[in-house]
Amino acid sequence: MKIGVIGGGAWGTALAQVAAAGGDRVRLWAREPEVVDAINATQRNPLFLPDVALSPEIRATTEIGALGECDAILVVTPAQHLRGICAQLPRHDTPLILCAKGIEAGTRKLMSETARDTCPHAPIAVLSGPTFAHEVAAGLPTAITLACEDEALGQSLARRLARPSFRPYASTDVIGAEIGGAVKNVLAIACGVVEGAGLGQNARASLISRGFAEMTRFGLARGARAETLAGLSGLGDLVLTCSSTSSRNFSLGKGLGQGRAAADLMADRRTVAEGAFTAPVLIEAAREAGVDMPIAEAVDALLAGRADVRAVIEGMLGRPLKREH
Ligand SMILES: NC(=O)C1=CN([C@@H]2O[C@H](COP(=O)(O)OP(=O)(O)OC[C@H]3O[C@@H](n4cnc5c(N)ncnc54)[C@H](O)[C@@H]3O)[C@@H](O)[C@H]2O)C=CC1
Ligand SMILES: O=C(CO)COP(=O)(O)O
Repeated sequence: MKIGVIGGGAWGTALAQVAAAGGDRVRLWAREPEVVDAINATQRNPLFLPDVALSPEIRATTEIGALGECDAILVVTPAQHLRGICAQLPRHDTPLILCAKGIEAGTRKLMSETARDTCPHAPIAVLSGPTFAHEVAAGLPTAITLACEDEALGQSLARRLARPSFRPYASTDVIGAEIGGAVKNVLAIACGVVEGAGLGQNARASLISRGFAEMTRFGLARGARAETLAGLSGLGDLVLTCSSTSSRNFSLGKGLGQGRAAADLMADRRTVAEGAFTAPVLIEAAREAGVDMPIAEAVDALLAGRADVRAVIEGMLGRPLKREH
């Protein structure tokens, strides 16, 4: 049994480690030759996950064709690169487990919709939940949603990836799992702003709650199930990333809240803060669906430099009073 992983960032590397811990031989495609060389020579990924000793069962490659012999592939490149990567896959019928959290700019498509465009014959699953890569790679416990419309395949993939400290819960709600992961990144930026601007713990909890209301409205409009949004891939991941500077999105927001410009914070960063790319396309998609998402709108305005922190906070607090539900 050989499992493929596409993407040698922190999360792809951590998932390769999970797969290898279950006895799978793992073929990891990474874009950076220095990552491939380091993993093969030293069992380390110094660029994206430096503190973890990796399994020797993980063999890295820059040749995507080398994943042709894998019987399932975890696709872990950032959301905006998914289409390009899927187009290069050596086979178009291998089950794909999509792990990026985002919405494609331009098309407004979820990851499963983008993958189906390029690989219409590949069975698709989505893996998403509260999973900081460094904790998973260190073997600390967590639970995660594995969503697949084909219930039998989903359960078999969940069993294949399950480890004593890594518990996939099967679901058939692919759209719900994707929307939770994509929207929480934008909301994590907002919570970072709250932290950076020193607005306090009450404000953060209020924002998580009202953000979850936005996620739910948008998700239901796009066909997600409410219980998925309230589960690991929605509320679970939202609480995680809205509470810690281990989140790249939260950290980006914290910088914005301290008054730094988005362009400066984004310049030269090697790691990805997906919420920055999702925010503009999310608000386009929300407007298209007739869904009100004021927090996501505020994050987008801050990122685009259309408003400063003070104006955004005043705007949020000055909104007309309304019913909670
Ligand atoms: N790091 C984490 O804790 C978690 C990350 N994720 C998601 O996994 C996805 C990947 O994130 P990470 O592994 O954290 O990335 P990372 O921030 O550690 O590394 C950046 C990744 O982007 C890749 N990349 C940059 N430019 C590219 C291009 N032009 N084409 C293809 N790939 C390119 C790099 O090769 C590298 O793999 C994101 O959607 C993220 O939201 C999901 C769960 C946990
Ligand atoms: O998605 C994540 C944890 O579940 C990682 O969050 P960040 O991308 O904000 O670091």
